[in-house]
Amino acid sequence: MKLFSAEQIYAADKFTIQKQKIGSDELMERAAVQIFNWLHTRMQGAQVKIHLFCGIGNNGGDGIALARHLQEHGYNIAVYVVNYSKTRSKDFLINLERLKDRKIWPEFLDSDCELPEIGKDDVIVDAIFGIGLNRNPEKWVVNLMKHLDVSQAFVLSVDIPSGLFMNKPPDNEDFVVKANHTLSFQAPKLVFFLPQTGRFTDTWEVLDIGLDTEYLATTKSEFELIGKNEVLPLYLPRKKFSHKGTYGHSLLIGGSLGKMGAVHLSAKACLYAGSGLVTAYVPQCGTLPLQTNIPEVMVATDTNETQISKIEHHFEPSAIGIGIGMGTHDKTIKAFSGFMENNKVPLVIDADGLNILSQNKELLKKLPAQTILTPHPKELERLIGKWKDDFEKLKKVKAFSKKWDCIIIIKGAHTIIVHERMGYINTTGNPGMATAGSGDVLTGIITGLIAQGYIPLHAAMFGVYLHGRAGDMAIEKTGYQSLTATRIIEAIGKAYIDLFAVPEQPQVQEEK
Ligand SMILES: NC(=O)C1=CN([C@@H]2O[C@H](COP(=O)(O)OP(=O)(O)OC[C@H]3O[C@@H](n4cnc5c(N)ncnc54)[C@H](OP(=O)(O)O)[C@@H]3O)[C@@H](O)[C@H]2O)[C@@H](O)CC1
Ligand SMILES: Nc1ncnc2c1ncn2[C@@H]1O[C@H](COP(=O)(O)OP(=O)(O)O)[C@@H](O)[C@H]1O
Ligand SMILES: [K+]
Repeated sequence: MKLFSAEQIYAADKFTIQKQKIGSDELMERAAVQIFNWLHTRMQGAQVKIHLFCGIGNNGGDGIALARHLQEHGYNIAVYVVNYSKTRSKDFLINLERLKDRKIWPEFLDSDCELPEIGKDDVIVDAIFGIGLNRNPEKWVVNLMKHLDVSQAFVLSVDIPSGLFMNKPPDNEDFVVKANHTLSFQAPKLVFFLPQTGRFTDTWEVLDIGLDTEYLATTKSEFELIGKNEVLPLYLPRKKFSHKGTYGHSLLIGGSLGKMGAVHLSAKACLYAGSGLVTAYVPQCGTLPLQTNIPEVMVATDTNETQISKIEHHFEPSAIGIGIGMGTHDKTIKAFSGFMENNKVPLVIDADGLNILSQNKELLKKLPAQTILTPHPKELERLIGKWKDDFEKLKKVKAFSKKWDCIIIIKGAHTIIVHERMGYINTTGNPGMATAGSGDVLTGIITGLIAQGYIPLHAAMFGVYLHGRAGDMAIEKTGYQSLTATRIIEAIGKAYIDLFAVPEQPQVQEEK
């Protein structure tokens, strides 16, 4: 699913209005009816007080139109116009007239008004600002936002929590309404997925307001969401007359005394993701535990007892994952540099591999084309330097990806896979995965996918989705707190099966 910029959404509006030969107020009406249906399905006429706070632009117009539908269905409403400007949008005014025709007179709020009383069991509809916000809200509007927050009432935001810009973080978190839920038109907004801005709405949903499908399909966006629909076409099926050689030989290089578990987890995840053969290359102290714990994995050893000191392998791997638990000992840095000089095999670099790369930037020139880097935020900072905010971070990562012809997986609550000008945002995973070793599992999965023949970008997208989905399936048994990296690995199989699960159909009662 594509994520559009504000400009693209305005253009889609314009295009739709022309093509469908409708007025812009018709689009606003569709938006309002959709929100009304959403609320009506849940509230079923309940006489809970609904406070609608409406700005004077089109977001406010949506709120005013919604108020009319709620009133027509007998809901208990109070309508306020947040009068932050004298320039009101045309469709706001049309809907204000329609409301007045029904004898509903909103209360106008401005800088010296008294703020309305709101009960904690009431509902707030936040239609103050939409995607047209272009400067910080004034102080009295910020006070109103605070007032909404302290009321503890349920806040439903229209399109986007008011006060959120589409392309930068707010200057102050008080400048944004804190939404419990957001109903966003046609497509989710990028800001829902970034750490700095995503926390302003607990949950979100998209409402289809019938913008032109051709326009949406042909317009290129810079970000896309990755869900089941996006990864299913990437899936490579297992063939009947195949053998383990068909599915590649993965090599995982890493480990050091005290951090052998990382390789263990990666190698196991790599097998569970479907790699035909897996070899782990570790210092000598890793041999016994690895051989004992995962008999399916072959082990090749360094000459050094506790650290990797020279990387040598005597077979042609299909894919290599390097860096997990490897440490940054001088000998290891030397071994890593030597390896990078000669390696041509598709590569996934994680953890200490990234740290060494950050300290030895000349090695970036040696990256095989389309190498996958999997940094968590700290590792990313070491690699690309500090950033001012999440938006600048994305810009810098895109430039880095283009410059070094690599794919960067920015790990987090919504992991983002960056490939040149595109960012693919993952929708699976949960906070239970903030646990030791879960990144090592991801490295193993992606290496195993490349070994099986997935091109690196597809391996990154499919792997990140599968990893998160496995985490989601595992917590059904473990809960968030008890989820461990091992349990994520054990759920990889279920996550594969789930790709093909048919959604449950609602039961229809047959007539007798
Ligand atoms: N296809 C869709 O998705 C559809 C979307 N629709 C809805 O339209 C919404 C976008 O509406 P919008 O363009 O009128 O902008 P909105 O956010 O209401 O702001 C209003 C105006 O306020 C101003 N302003 C800005 N910042 C300010 C500030 N800090 N303090 C004071 N004033 C400030 C600024 O005007 P300015 O003063 O700069 O001239 C701005 O234009 C969208 O979110 C959705 O709800 C549907 O109706 C139909 C289909
Ligand atoms: N709150 C969260 N929601 C979803 N996924 C998360 C969350 N926190 C962490 N993860 C995922 O868990 C993994 C953690 O990786 P990393 O920090 O490298 O762990 P480690 O170094 O212990 O292996 C990443 O894939 C990340 O996307
Ligand atoms: K809003």
